[in-house]
Amino acid sequence: MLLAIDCGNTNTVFSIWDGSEFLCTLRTSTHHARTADAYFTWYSTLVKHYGIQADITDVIISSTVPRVVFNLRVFADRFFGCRPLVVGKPDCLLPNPPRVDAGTQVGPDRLVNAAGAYDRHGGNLIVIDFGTATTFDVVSDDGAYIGGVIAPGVNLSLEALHMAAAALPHVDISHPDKVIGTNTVACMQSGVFWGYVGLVREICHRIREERDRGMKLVATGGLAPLFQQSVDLFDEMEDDLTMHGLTVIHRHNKENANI
Ligand SMILES: Nc1ncnc2c1ncn2[C@@H]1O[C@H](COP(=O)(O)OP(=O)(O)O)[C@@H](O)[C@H]1O
Ligand SMILES: CC(C)(COP(=O)(O)O)[C@@H](O)C(=O)NCCC(=O)O
Ligand SMILES: [K+]
Repeated sequence: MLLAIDCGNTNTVFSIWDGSEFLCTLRTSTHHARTADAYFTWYSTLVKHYGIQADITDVIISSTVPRVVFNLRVFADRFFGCRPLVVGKPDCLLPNPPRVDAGTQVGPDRLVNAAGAYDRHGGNLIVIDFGTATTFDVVSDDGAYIGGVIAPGVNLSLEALHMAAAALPHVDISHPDKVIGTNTVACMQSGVFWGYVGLVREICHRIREERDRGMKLVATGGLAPLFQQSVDLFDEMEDDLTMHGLTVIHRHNKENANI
């Protein structure tokens, strides 16, 4: 069985893949100082709680936080006796290598999203991931990541207002019914929510114009459901897209590399 690990800047997600379905998905905060033993204590407690017979033979990791990879490597080695595949490292093959400026270190999560989305939908896609940052990944006809857009994340934008302005409170994002807020919290939620709707529409419009073609829009990430519930923005929304991409890349390496 495969243990797929996706470390974002906010959350770290573990999913167990038995070859045909995900048996469980476990989430913790991303913390670079968490040790291999601490990962295992957390992991084994939850796996037992859910009554899952997990026989892990392989581990694949995507991490936007380079510092957490060391302890995850130790975790894979110590508890499953395996050397993990780490997306972005030279020995991890990609089904379609990215076409970007020389020397660019594309976020591994974006490469994984591109691989997962291409496997499910074919080429010509825009993938939006509403994580700590909001990323737009452009996937070409042949499935390669060919660039995109990085915008401040939804929660990051709200947090920035709170941090920079003495009179603005900490606010959670929600879908405001109206644009005109009649109190401070409603004004902030409106600015970020409707500002984001505009940001998504404008950026996708410009990407399609620049590529001179129609493109399917696939959304994922912690905050995608907030938008999907209330506005017609995406063609598809898939909360397991990054995990699916990890299984695709793992399978590709099994078939094409010596692992
Ligand atoms: N169900 C949810 N409701 C509200 N906020 C959420 C939810 N899930 C995730 N978030 C928030 O969305 C942001 C992005 O989360 P996530 O997609 O896990 O980010 P990353 O992949 O960058 O770690 C974070 O600020 C997180 O706290
Ligand atoms: C843009 C990101 C910070 C998004 O990370 P996330 O929101 O998933 O934590 C990450 O993909 C990253 O660090 N990228 C490196 C630069 C690039 O992709 O071009
Ligand atoms: K992400």
